[in-house]
Amino acid sequence: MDHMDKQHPQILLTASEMGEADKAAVQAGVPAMELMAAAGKAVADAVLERWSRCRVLVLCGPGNNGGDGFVVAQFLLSAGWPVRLAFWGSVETLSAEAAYFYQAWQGEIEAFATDLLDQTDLVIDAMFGAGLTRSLEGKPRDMVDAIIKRKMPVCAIDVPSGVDGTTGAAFGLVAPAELTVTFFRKKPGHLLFPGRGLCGKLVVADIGIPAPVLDELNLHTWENSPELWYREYPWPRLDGHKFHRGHAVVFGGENMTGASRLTARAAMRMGAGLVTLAVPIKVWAIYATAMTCVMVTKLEQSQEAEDFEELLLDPRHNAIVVGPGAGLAGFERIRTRKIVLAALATNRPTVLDADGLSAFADDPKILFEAINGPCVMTPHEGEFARLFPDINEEHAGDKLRRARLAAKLSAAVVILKGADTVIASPDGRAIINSNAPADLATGGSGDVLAGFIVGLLAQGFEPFYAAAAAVWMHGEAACEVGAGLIAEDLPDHLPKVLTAFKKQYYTD
Ligand SMILES: NC(=O)C1=CN([C@@H]2O[C@H](COP(=O)(O)OP(=O)(O)OC[C@H]3O[C@@H](n4cnc5c(N)ncnc54)[C@H](O)[C@@H]3O)[C@@H](O)[C@H]2O)[C@@H](O)CC1
Ligand SMILES: [K+]
Repeated sequence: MDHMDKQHPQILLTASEMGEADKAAVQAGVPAMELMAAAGKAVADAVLERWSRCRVLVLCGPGNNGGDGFVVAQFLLSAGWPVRLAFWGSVETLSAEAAYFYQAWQGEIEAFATDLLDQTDLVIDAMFGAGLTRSLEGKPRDMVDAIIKRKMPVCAIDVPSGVDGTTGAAFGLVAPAELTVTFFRKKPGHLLFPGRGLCGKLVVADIGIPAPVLDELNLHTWENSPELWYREYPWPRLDGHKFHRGHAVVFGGENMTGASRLTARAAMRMGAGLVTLAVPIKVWAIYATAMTCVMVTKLEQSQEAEDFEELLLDPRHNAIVVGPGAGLAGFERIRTRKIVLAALATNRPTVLDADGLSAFADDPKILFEAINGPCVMTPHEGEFARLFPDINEEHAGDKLRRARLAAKLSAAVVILKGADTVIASPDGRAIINSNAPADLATGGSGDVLAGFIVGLLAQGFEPFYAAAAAVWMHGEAACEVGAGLIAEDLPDHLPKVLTAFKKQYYTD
Protein backbone atom coordinates (compact mmCIF):
# COMPACT_ATOMS: atom_id res chain seq x y z
CA MET A 1 0.00 0.00 0.00
CA ASP A 2 0.80 3.61 0.02
CA HIS A 3 1.83 6.21 2.51
CA MET A 4 0.79 4.20 5.56
CA ASP A 5 4.29 2.91 5.16
CA LYS A 6 6.49 1.35 7.76
CA GLN A 7 8.98 4.18 8.05
CA HIS A 8 6.20 6.56 8.89
CA PRO A 9 6.73 8.71 11.99
CA GLN A 10 3.24 7.60 13.07
CA ILE A 11 4.14 3.90 13.07
CA LEU A 12 3.90 2.22 16.47
CA LEU A 13 6.24 -0.54 17.59
CA THR A 14 5.49 -3.22 20.16
CA ALA A 15 8.19 -3.94 22.70
CA SER A 16 9.47 -6.90 20.70
CA GLU A 17 9.35 -5.00 17.39
CA MET A 18 11.39 -2.26 19.07
CA GLY A 19 13.89 -4.93 20.09
CA GLU A 20 14.07 -6.11 16.47
CA ALA A 21 14.59 -2.56 15.22
CA ASP A 22 17.33 -2.18 17.80
CA LYS A 23 19.06 -5.35 16.59
CA ALA A 24 18.71 -4.36 12.96
CA ALA A 25 20.27 -0.98 13.73
CA VAL A 26 23.24 -2.70 15.35
CA GLN A 27 23.57 -4.98 12.31
CA ALA A 28 23.45 -1.90 10.10
CA GLY A 29 26.51 -0.64 11.92
CA VAL A 30 25.20 1.51 14.78
CA PRO A 31 26.94 0.27 17.95
CA ALA A 32 24.56 -0.70 20.81
CA MET A 33 26.72 1.42 23.08
CA GLU A 34 25.93 4.48 21.00
CA LEU A 35 22.21 3.77 21.11
CA MET A 36 22.29 3.60 24.88
CA ALA A 37 24.43 6.73 25.15
CA ALA A 38 22.02 8.60 22.89
CA ALA A 39 19.00 7.33 24.82
CA GLY A 40 20.44 8.44 28.15
CA LYS A 41 21.45 11.81 26.75
CA ALA A 42 17.97 12.38 25.33
CA VAL A 43 16.42 11.71 28.73
CA ALA A 44 18.91 14.00 30.49
CA ASP A 45 18.20 16.77 27.95
CA ALA A 46 14.45 16.42 28.51
CA VAL A 47 14.95 16.59 32.28
CA LEU A 48 17.18 19.68 32.02
CA GLU A 49 14.57 21.33 29.85
CA ARG A 50 11.63 20.62 32.13
CA TRP A 51 13.00 20.88 35.66
CA SER A 52 15.37 23.29 37.38
CA ARG A 53 18.35 21.97 39.29
CA CYS A 54 17.10 19.70 42.07
CA ARG A 55 18.00 16.55 43.99
CA VAL A 56 17.61 13.62 41.64
CA LEU A 57 17.37 9.92 42.45
CA VAL A 58 17.97 7.58 39.51
CA LEU A 59 16.47 4.13 40.07
CA CYS A 60 18.19 1.59 37.81
CA GLY A 61 16.79 -1.88 37.11
CA PRO A 62 18.52 -5.07 35.91
CA GLY A 63 18.19 -4.60 32.13
CA ASN A 64 18.95 -2.01 29.50
CA ASN A 65 16.36 0.37 30.92
CA GLY A 66 18.67 0.52 33.93
CA GLY A 67 21.57 0.95 31.49
CA ASP A 68 19.94 4.10 30.17
CA GLY A 69 19.60 5.23 33.79
CA PHE A 70 23.38 5.08 34.38
CA VAL A 71 23.87 7.36 31.39
CA VAL A 72 21.23 9.86 32.56
CA ALA A 73 22.76 9.96 36.04
CA GLN A 74 26.20 10.77 34.64
CA PHE A 75 24.87 13.52 32.36
CA LEU A 76 22.94 15.20 35.16
CA LEU A 77 25.94 14.93 37.50
CA SER A 78 28.14 16.55 34.84
CA ALA A 79 25.55 19.31 34.54
CA GLY A 80 26.14 20.06 38.22
CA TRP A 81 22.99 18.48 39.65
CA PRO A 82 22.99 16.58 42.95
CA VAL A 83 22.41 12.97 41.80
CA ARG A 84 22.10 9.70 43.70
CA LEU A 85 21.79 6.36 42.01
CA ALA A 86 20.27 3.13 43.31
CA PHE A 87 20.62 -0.17 41.47
CA TRP A 88 18.46 -3.26 41.80
CA GLY A 89 19.93 -6.20 39.91
CA SER A 90 23.18 -8.03 39.49
CA VAL A 91 26.25 -6.66 37.76
CA GLU A 92 27.04 -10.09 36.27
CA THR A 93 23.86 -10.20 34.20
CA LEU A 94 24.06 -6.66 32.81
CA SER A 95 24.42 -6.38 29.03
CA ALA A 96 27.85 -5.28 27.80
CA GLU A 97 26.69 -1.72 27.20
CA ALA A 98 24.81 -1.42 30.50
CA ALA A 99 27.89 -2.78 32.31
CA TYR A 100 30.03 -0.19 30.56
CA PHE A 101 27.87 2.71 31.75
CA TYR A 102 27.59 1.15 35.20
CA GLN A 103 31.39 1.36 35.40
CA ALA A 104 31.44 4.85 33.92
CA TRP A 105 29.12 6.27 36.61
CA GLN A 106 31.29 8.42 38.86
CA GLY A 107 29.07 8.47 41.91
CA GLU A 108 28.16 5.91 44.51
CA ILE A 109 25.92 2.95 43.72
CA GLU A 110 23.37 2.39 46.45
CA ALA A 111 20.85 -0.36 47.11
CA PHE A 112 17.11 0.19 46.74
CA ALA A 113 15.68 1.62 49.97
CA THR A 114 12.61 3.80 50.24
CA ASP A 115 14.27 6.26 52.64
CA LEU A 116 16.37 7.44 49.69
CA LEU A 117 13.23 9.32 48.71
CA ASP A 118 13.56 11.52 51.81
CA GLN A 119 16.32 13.53 50.14
CA THR A 120 14.86 13.45 46.65
CA ASP A 121 12.97 16.03 44.60
CA LEU A 122 12.79 14.14 41.31
CA VAL A 123 12.84 10.40 40.54
CA ILE A 124 14.20 9.01 37.28
CA ASP A 125 12.42 5.70 36.72
CA ALA A 126 14.93 3.46 34.93
CA MET A 127 13.70 0.26 36.55
CA PHE A 128 11.92 -1.61 33.77
CA GLY A 129 11.12 -0.79 30.18
CA ALA A 130 10.36 -2.99 27.23
CA GLY A 131 11.61 -6.13 28.98
CA LEU A 132 8.95 -6.19 31.68
CA THR A 133 7.09 -9.50 31.79
CA ARG A 134 5.32 -9.56 35.14
CA SER A 135 4.28 -7.47 38.13
CA LEU A 136 6.96 -5.88 40.25
CA GLU A 137 7.78 -7.58 43.51
CA GLY A 138 10.04 -7.01 46.49
CA LYS A 139 12.24 -3.90 46.59
CA PRO A 140 11.13 -2.38 43.25
CA ARG A 141 7.50 -2.83 44.27
CA ASP A 142 8.11 -1.21 47.67
CA MET A 143 9.86 1.65 45.92
CA VAL A 144 6.97 2.21 43.50
CA ASP A 145 4.53 2.06 46.38
CA ALA A 146 6.50 4.71 48.30
CA ILE A 147 6.81 6.97 45.24
CA ILE A 148 3.04 6.80 44.76
CA LYS A 149 2.31 7.51 48.43
CA ARG A 150 4.63 10.50 48.45
CA LYS A 151 3.29 11.73 45.09
CA MET A 152 6.86 12.26 43.87
CA PRO A 153 7.50 13.80 40.46
CA VAL A 154 8.80 11.10 38.13
CA CYS A 155 10.52 11.08 34.76
CA ALA A 156 10.14 7.61 33.24
CA ILE A 157 12.54 6.13 30.73
CA ASP A 158 10.74 4.44 27.84
CA VAL A 159 7.62 3.60 29.90
CA PRO A 160 6.70 4.04 33.56
CA SER A 161 7.88 0.78 35.17
CA GLY A 162 4.98 -1.65 35.28
CA VAL A 163 3.32 -0.46 32.06
CA ASP A 164 3.27 -2.95 29.19
CA GLY A 165 4.45 -0.92 26.21
CA THR A 166 2.68 -3.26 23.81
CA THR A 167 -0.81 -3.09 25.30
CA GLY A 168 -0.87 -0.16 27.72
CA ALA A 169 -1.91 -2.56 30.50
CA ALA A 170 -0.45 -2.04 33.96
CA PHE A 171 1.20 -4.94 35.74
CA GLY A 172 0.18 -4.12 39.29
CA LEU A 173 1.10 -0.78 40.84
CA VAL A 174 2.66 1.90 38.66
CA ALA A 175 4.05 5.26 39.74
CA PRO A 176 2.62 7.81 37.28
CA ALA A 177 5.22 9.86 35.44
CA GLU A 178 5.09 13.57 34.69
CA LEU A 179 7.33 13.02 31.70
CA THR A 180 8.14 9.87 29.75
CA VAL A 181 10.95 9.82 27.24
CA THR A 182 10.83 7.02 24.71
CA PHE A 183 13.05 6.28 21.74
CA PHE A 184 12.71 6.20 17.96
CA ARG A 185 8.94 5.57 17.72
CA LYS A 186 6.03 5.41 20.15
CA LYS A 187 4.60 2.11 21.33
CA PRO A 188 0.86 1.26 21.47
CA GLY A 189 1.07 1.31 25.27
CA HIS A 190 1.90 5.01 25.18
CA LEU A 191 -1.50 5.70 23.57
CA LEU A 192 -3.75 3.08 25.15
CA PHE A 193 -5.15 3.42 28.65
CA PRO A 194 -4.20 2.95 31.42
CA GLY A 195 -0.65 3.33 30.04
CA ARG A 196 -1.39 6.61 28.36
CA GLY A 197 -2.62 8.16 31.59
CA LEU A 198 0.51 7.01 33.42
CA CYS A 199 3.04 8.42 30.93
CA GLY A 200 2.33 12.11 31.50
CA LYS A 201 3.87 14.19 28.73
CA LEU A 202 5.47 11.93 26.15
CA VAL A 203 8.68 12.80 24.31
CA VAL A 204 9.98 10.65 21.45
CA ALA A 205 13.73 11.00 21.00
CA ASP A 206 15.78 10.13 17.95
CA ILE A 207 18.68 7.92 19.09
CA GLY A 208 20.22 7.19 15.70
CA ILE A 209 18.27 4.12 14.61
CA PRO A 210 18.01 4.40 10.81
CA ALA A 211 14.34 4.40 9.71
CA PRO A 212 14.92 1.92 6.83
CA VAL A 213 15.38 -0.88 9.40
CA LEU A 214 11.58 -0.71 9.74
CA ASP A 215 11.08 -1.97 6.19
CA GLU A 216 12.23 -5.42 7.24
CA LEU A 217 9.67 -5.69 10.03
CA ASN A 218 6.08 -6.84 9.86
CA LEU A 219 4.41 -3.67 11.15
CA HIS A 220 0.74 -2.78 11.02
CA THR A 221 -0.16 -0.24 13.70
CA TRP A 222 -0.16 3.55 13.43
CA GLU A 223 -1.13 6.56 15.51
CA ASN A 224 -3.99 8.40 13.83
CA SER A 225 -3.12 11.53 11.87
CA PRO A 226 -4.17 13.05 8.54
CA GLU A 227 -0.69 12.08 7.37
CA LEU A 228 -2.01 8.53 7.01
CA TRP A 229 -5.01 9.26 4.79
CA TYR A 230 -5.07 12.82 3.43
CA ARG A 231 -3.76 11.81 0.03
CA GLU A 232 -6.81 9.61 -0.49
CA TYR A 233 -9.28 12.14 0.91
CA PRO A 234 -12.30 12.82 -1.36
CA TRP A 235 -11.74 16.57 -1.76
CA PRO A 236 -14.83 18.28 -3.15
CA ARG A 237 -14.29 19.12 -6.82
CA LEU A 238 -14.64 22.66 -8.01
CA ASP A 239 -16.69 21.47 -10.95
CA GLY A 240 -18.59 19.19 -8.61
CA HIS A 241 -22.27 18.65 -8.29
CA LYS A 242 -24.17 17.47 -5.23
CA PHE A 243 -24.60 14.06 -6.91
CA HIS A 244 -20.84 13.66 -7.07
CA ARG A 245 -20.77 13.85 -3.32
CA GLY A 246 -23.03 10.91 -2.69
CA HIS A 247 -26.36 10.32 -1.04
CA ALA A 248 -26.40 8.91 2.48
CA VAL A 249 -29.42 7.15 3.95
CA VAL A 250 -29.98 7.24 7.70
CA PHE A 251 -32.59 5.11 9.43
CA GLY A 252 -34.38 6.88 12.30
CA GLY A 253 -36.47 5.19 15.00
CA GLU A 254 -39.48 6.13 17.06
CA ASN A 255 -38.30 6.96 20.54
CA MET A 256 -34.86 8.48 20.50
CA THR A 257 -35.49 10.69 17.52
CA GLY A 258 -32.63 13.02 18.42
CA ALA A 259 -29.98 10.38 17.78
CA SER A 260 -30.48 9.85 14.06
CA ARG A 261 -31.09 13.57 13.54
CA LEU A 262 -27.64 14.21 14.94
CA THR A 263 -26.29 11.52 12.62
CA ALA A 264 -27.98 13.04 9.58
CA ARG A 265 -26.78 16.54 10.39
CA ALA A 266 -23.24 15.25 10.91
CA ALA A 267 -23.32 13.48 7.53
CA MET A 268 -24.37 16.73 5.82
CA ARG A 269 -21.64 18.69 7.58
CA MET A 270 -19.06 16.12 6.54
CA GLY A 271 -19.93 16.83 2.95
CA ALA A 272 -22.37 14.18 1.77
CA GLY A 273 -24.17 15.71 -1.23
CA LEU A 274 -27.58 14.57 0.00
CA VAL A 275 -28.88 12.89 3.11
CA THR A 276 -32.20 11.10 3.45
CA LEU A 277 -33.58 10.18 6.84
CA ALA A 278 -35.96 7.24 6.52
CA VAL A 279 -38.37 7.06 9.48
CA PRO A 280 -41.61 5.34 10.54
CA ILE A 281 -44.65 7.29 9.36
CA LYS A 282 -45.89 7.75 12.92
CA VAL A 283 -42.99 10.04 13.80
CA TRP A 284 -42.41 11.53 10.38
CA ALA A 285 -43.68 14.98 11.40
CA ILE A 286 -41.26 15.19 14.31
CA TYR A 287 -38.34 14.58 12.00
CA ALA A 288 -39.61 16.65 9.09
CA THR A 289 -40.07 19.77 11.17
CA ALA A 290 -36.66 19.43 12.78
CA MET A 291 -34.56 18.95 9.67
CA THR A 292 -33.96 21.50 6.99
CA CYS A 293 -31.27 20.38 4.58
CA VAL A 294 -32.00 16.70 5.20
CA MET A 295 -34.80 14.96 3.29
CA VAL A 296 -37.18 12.90 5.41
CA THR A 297 -38.87 9.85 3.90
CA LYS A 298 -41.81 7.94 5.39
CA LEU A 299 -41.76 4.21 6.03
CA GLU A 300 -45.30 2.81 6.24
CA GLN A 301 -46.45 1.19 9.44
CA SER A 302 -45.64 -2.54 9.76
CA GLN A 303 -43.70 -2.57 6.51
CA GLU A 304 -40.86 -0.28 7.44
CA ALA A 305 -38.17 -2.79 6.49
CA GLU A 306 -39.79 -3.50 3.13
CA ASP A 307 -40.09 0.20 2.41
CA PHE A 308 -36.49 0.68 3.45
CA GLU A 309 -35.45 -2.05 1.03
CA GLU A 310 -37.40 -0.36 -1.73
CA LEU A 311 -35.77 2.97 -0.99
CA LEU A 312 -32.40 1.29 -1.41
CA LEU A 313 -33.31 0.04 -4.88
CA ASP A 314 -32.21 3.48 -6.04
CA PRO A 315 -28.48 2.99 -6.64
CA ARG A 316 -27.76 6.66 -5.97
CA HIS A 317 -28.25 5.91 -2.27
CA ASN A 318 -24.64 4.94 -1.94
CA ALA A 319 -24.00 4.82 1.82
CA ILE A 320 -26.21 3.75 4.71
CA VAL A 321 -26.18 4.07 8.49
CA VAL A 322 -28.36 2.10 10.88
CA GLY A 323 -28.23 2.22 14.64
CA PRO A 324 -28.54 5.61 16.30
CA GLY A 325 -31.99 5.63 17.91
CA ALA A 326 -33.07 2.62 15.83
CA GLY A 327 -34.81 0.98 18.77
CA LEU A 328 -34.51 -2.28 20.67
CA ALA A 329 -37.69 -2.42 22.74
CA GLY A 330 -40.15 -5.21 21.86
CA PHE A 331 -40.92 -5.38 18.14
CA GLU A 332 -38.37 -2.67 17.44
CA ARG A 333 -35.54 -5.12 17.91
CA ILE A 334 -36.82 -7.33 15.09
CA ARG A 335 -37.38 -4.29 12.91
CA THR A 336 -33.89 -2.93 13.58
CA ARG A 337 -32.45 -6.31 12.61
CA LYS A 338 -34.42 -6.36 9.37
CA ILE A 339 -33.33 -2.83 8.52
CA VAL A 340 -29.67 -3.72 9.17
CA LEU A 341 -29.93 -6.84 7.03
CA ALA A 342 -31.62 -4.86 4.25
CA ALA A 343 -28.76 -2.36 4.33
CA LEU A 344 -26.09 -5.06 4.27
CA ALA A 345 -27.82 -6.91 1.44
CA THR A 346 -27.06 -3.98 -0.87
CA ASN A 347 -23.30 -4.50 -0.37
CA ARG A 348 -22.99 -0.74 -0.28
CA PRO A 349 -20.86 0.97 2.35
CA THR A 350 -22.77 0.67 5.62
CA VAL A 351 -22.18 2.00 9.12
CA LEU A 352 -23.61 0.01 12.02
CA ASP A 353 -23.77 1.66 15.39
CA ALA A 354 -25.58 1.43 18.73
CA ASP A 355 -28.92 -0.44 18.41
CA GLY A 356 -27.89 -1.67 14.97
CA LEU A 357 -25.23 -3.73 16.77
CA SER A 358 -27.06 -4.55 19.99
CA ALA A 359 -30.04 -5.94 18.04
CA PHE A 360 -27.77 -8.89 17.19
CA ALA A 361 -26.49 -9.56 20.70
CA ASP A 362 -28.37 -12.89 20.85
CA ASP A 363 -26.77 -14.20 17.71
CA PRO A 364 -23.94 -12.07 16.34
CA LYS A 365 -23.18 -14.74 13.74
CA ILE A 366 -26.25 -13.71 11.74
CA LEU A 367 -24.79 -10.23 11.54
CA PHE A 368 -21.27 -11.30 10.61
CA GLU A 369 -22.55 -13.62 7.89
CA ALA A 370 -24.54 -10.78 6.36
CA ILE A 371 -21.46 -8.56 6.00
CA ASN A 372 -20.19 -9.04 2.47
CA GLY A 373 -19.55 -5.46 1.43
CA PRO A 374 -17.75 -2.48 2.95
CA CYS A 375 -18.92 -2.07 6.52
CA VAL A 376 -17.84 -0.01 9.52
CA MET A 377 -19.01 -0.98 13.01
CA THR A 378 -18.67 1.49 15.86
CA PRO A 379 -19.14 -0.34 19.17
CA HIS A 380 -18.36 1.16 22.55
CA GLU A 381 -17.05 -1.30 25.14
CA GLY A 382 -20.53 -2.48 26.20
CA GLU A 383 -21.66 -3.15 22.64
CA PHE A 384 -18.35 -4.80 21.86
CA ALA A 385 -18.73 -7.21 24.80
CA ARG A 386 -22.19 -8.17 23.56
CA LEU A 387 -21.06 -8.88 19.99
CA PHE A 388 -17.65 -10.40 20.66
CA PRO A 389 -17.90 -12.05 24.10
CA ASP A 390 -15.17 -14.64 23.46
CA ILE A 391 -12.58 -12.24 22.08
CA ASN A 392 -13.43 -9.83 24.84
CA GLU A 393 -12.80 -12.34 27.59
CA GLU A 394 -9.79 -14.02 26.11
CA HIS A 395 -7.91 -10.80 25.41
CA ALA A 396 -9.12 -8.57 28.21
CA GLY A 397 -6.55 -5.82 28.77
CA ASP A 398 -5.43 -5.79 25.13
CA LYS A 399 -7.75 -3.39 23.31
CA LEU A 400 -5.68 -3.35 20.15
CA ARG A 401 -5.81 -7.10 19.77
CA ARG A 402 -9.51 -7.23 20.62
CA ALA A 403 -10.34 -4.72 17.89
CA ARG A 404 -8.11 -6.48 15.37
CA LEU A 405 -9.62 -9.90 16.04
CA ALA A 406 -13.15 -8.49 15.91
CA ALA A 407 -12.46 -6.91 12.53
CA LYS A 408 -11.09 -10.16 11.23
CA LEU A 409 -14.04 -12.19 12.55
CA SER A 410 -16.73 -9.84 11.26
CA ALA A 411 -15.00 -8.70 8.04
CA ALA A 412 -15.94 -5.14 9.00
CA VAL A 413 -13.77 -2.20 9.94
CA VAL A 414 -14.21 -2.05 13.72
CA ILE A 415 -14.00 1.22 15.61
CA LEU A 416 -13.70 0.26 19.27
CA LYS A 417 -14.57 3.56 20.91
CA GLY A 418 -13.24 5.14 24.07
CA ALA A 419 -10.74 7.78 25.09
CA ASP A 420 -8.22 5.68 23.15
CA THR A 421 -10.35 4.63 20.18
CA VAL A 422 -8.89 1.83 18.07
CA ILE A 423 -9.75 1.51 14.37
CA ALA A 424 -9.05 -1.97 13.02
CA SER A 425 -9.28 -3.28 9.48
CA PRO A 426 -10.06 -6.92 8.62
CA ASP A 427 -6.68 -7.02 6.82
CA GLY A 428 -4.84 -6.62 10.15
CA ARG A 429 -3.95 -2.93 10.03
CA ALA A 430 -4.93 -0.82 13.01
CA ILE A 431 -4.85 2.85 13.97
CA ILE A 432 -4.97 4.24 17.50
CA ASN A 433 -6.56 7.63 17.92
CA SER A 434 -5.07 10.11 20.36
CA ASN A 435 -6.69 13.52 19.86
CA ALA A 436 -9.98 13.04 21.73
CA PRO A 437 -10.46 15.35 24.71
CA ALA A 438 -12.31 14.19 27.83
CA ASP A 439 -15.23 16.49 26.92
CA LEU A 440 -16.14 14.10 24.15
CA ALA A 441 -17.59 11.57 26.60
CA THR A 442 -21.13 12.93 26.32
CA GLY A 443 -24.52 11.65 25.13
CA GLY A 444 -24.95 11.75 21.38
CA SER A 445 -21.31 12.08 20.43
CA GLY A 446 -21.37 8.52 19.05
CA ASP A 447 -24.36 9.38 16.85
CA VAL A 448 -22.35 12.26 15.41
CA LEU A 449 -19.38 9.99 14.75
CA ALA A 450 -21.61 7.57 12.81
CA GLY A 451 -22.77 10.52 10.71
CA PHE A 452 -19.23 11.69 10.03
CA ILE A 453 -18.30 8.22 8.81
CA VAL A 454 -21.30 7.79 6.52
CA GLY A 455 -20.72 11.30 5.19
CA LEU A 456 -17.24 10.27 4.08
CA LEU A 457 -18.39 6.89 2.74
CA ALA A 458 -21.00 8.64 0.63
CA GLN A 459 -18.20 10.66 -0.97
CA GLY A 460 -16.41 7.46 -1.89
CA PHE A 461 -13.75 7.34 0.81
CA GLU A 462 -12.42 3.85 1.46
CA PRO A 463 -13.93 2.49 4.75
CA PHE A 464 -10.75 2.11 6.82
CA TYR A 465 -9.61 5.64 5.96
CA ALA A 466 -13.13 7.02 6.33
CA ALA A 467 -13.25 5.53 9.81
CA ALA A 468 -9.85 6.93 10.79
CA ALA A 469 -10.60 10.35 9.29
CA ALA A 470 -14.02 10.59 10.96
CA VAL A 471 -12.58 9.66 14.36
CA TRP A 472 -9.83 12.24 13.96
CA MET A 473 -12.20 15.02 12.82
CA HIS A 474 -14.52 14.15 15.70
CA GLY A 475 -11.65 14.67 18.16
CA GLU A 476 -10.61 17.90 16.47
CA ALA A 477 -14.16 19.25 16.51
CA ALA A 478 -14.38 18.45 20.22
CA CYS A 479 -11.10 20.29 20.87
CA GLU A 480 -12.48 23.20 18.89
CA VAL A 481 -15.57 23.37 21.15
CA GLY A 482 -13.72 22.82 24.41
CA ALA A 483 -15.36 22.59 27.82
CA GLY A 484 -19.14 22.51 28.00
CA LEU A 485 -19.38 20.54 24.78
CA ILE A 486 -22.70 18.95 23.85
CA ALA A 487 -23.09 16.60 20.90
CA GLU A 488 -24.94 19.20 18.82
CA ASP A 489 -21.82 21.35 18.81
CA LEU A 490 -19.73 18.75 17.00
CA PRO A 491 -21.26 18.94 13.51
CA ASP A 492 -21.42 22.72 13.78
CA HIS A 493 -17.73 23.03 14.60
CA LEU A 494 -16.73 20.66 11.83
CA PRO A 495 -16.47 23.38 9.16
CA LYS A 496 -13.61 24.99 11.09
CA VAL A 497 -11.86 21.65 11.35
CA LEU A 498 -12.36 20.88 7.66
CA THR A 499 -11.12 24.32 6.67
CA ALA A 500 -7.93 23.99 8.71
CA PHE A 501 -7.42 20.45 7.42
CA LYS A 502 -7.80 21.58 3.83
CA LYS A 503 -5.47 24.50 4.34
CA GLN A 504 -2.77 22.22 5.63
CA TYR A 505 -3.18 19.19 3.41
CA TYR A 506 -4.90 20.04 0.13
CA THR A 507 -2.75 19.90 -2.95
CA ASP A 508 -4.01 20.20 -6.49
N1 LIG B 1 15.28 -0.79 21.89
C1 LIG B 1 16.19 0.16 21.75
O1 LIG B 1 16.41 0.60 20.69
C2 LIG B 1 16.93 0.63 22.92
C3 LIG B 1 16.49 0.30 24.18
N2 LIG B 1 16.99 0.85 25.26
C4 LIG B 1 16.45 0.54 26.57
O2 LIG B 1 16.38 -0.84 26.80
C5 LIG B 1 15.17 -1.15 27.41
C6 LIG B 1 14.85 -2.57 27.20
O3 LIG B 1 15.85 -3.31 27.83
P1 LIG B 1 15.67 -4.80 28.31
O4 LIG B 1 15.16 -5.60 27.18
O5 LIG B 1 16.92 -5.18 28.93
O6 LIG B 1 14.46 -4.73 29.33
P2 LIG B 1 14.31 -4.04 30.76
O7 LIG B 1 15.40 -3.11 31.04
O8 LIG B 1 12.93 -3.56 30.81
O9 LIG B 1 14.43 -5.25 31.83
C7 LIG B 1 14.60 -6.56 31.50
C8 LIG B 1 15.07 -7.33 32.72
O10 LIG B 1 14.13 -7.25 33.76
C9 LIG B 1 13.73 -8.55 34.14
N3 LIG B 1 12.32 -8.43 34.55
C10 LIG B 1 11.25 -8.24 33.76
N4 LIG B 1 10.14 -8.06 34.51
C11 LIG B 1 10.55 -8.13 35.80
C12 LIG B 1 9.88 -8.01 37.05
N5 LIG B 1 8.57 -7.78 37.13
N6 LIG B 1 10.59 -8.13 38.17
C13 LIG B 1 11.90 -8.36 38.12
N7 LIG B 1 12.61 -8.48 36.98
C14 LIG B 1 11.92 -8.36 35.84
C15 LIG B 1 13.97 -9.41 32.94
O11 LIG B 1 14.15 -10.75 33.31
C16 LIG B 1 15.25 -8.77 32.40
O12 LIG B 1 16.37 -9.23 33.10
C17 LIG B 1 14.21 -0.17 26.81
O13 LIG B 1 13.06 -0.03 27.61
C18 LIG B 1 15.05 1.08 26.75
O14 LIG B 1 14.95 1.79 27.96
C19 LIG B 1 18.05 1.84 25.18
O15 LIG B 1 19.21 1.32 25.74
C20 LIG B 1 18.34 2.37 23.82
C21 LIG B 1 18.12 1.47 22.72
K1 LIG C 1 11.07 2.78 33.14
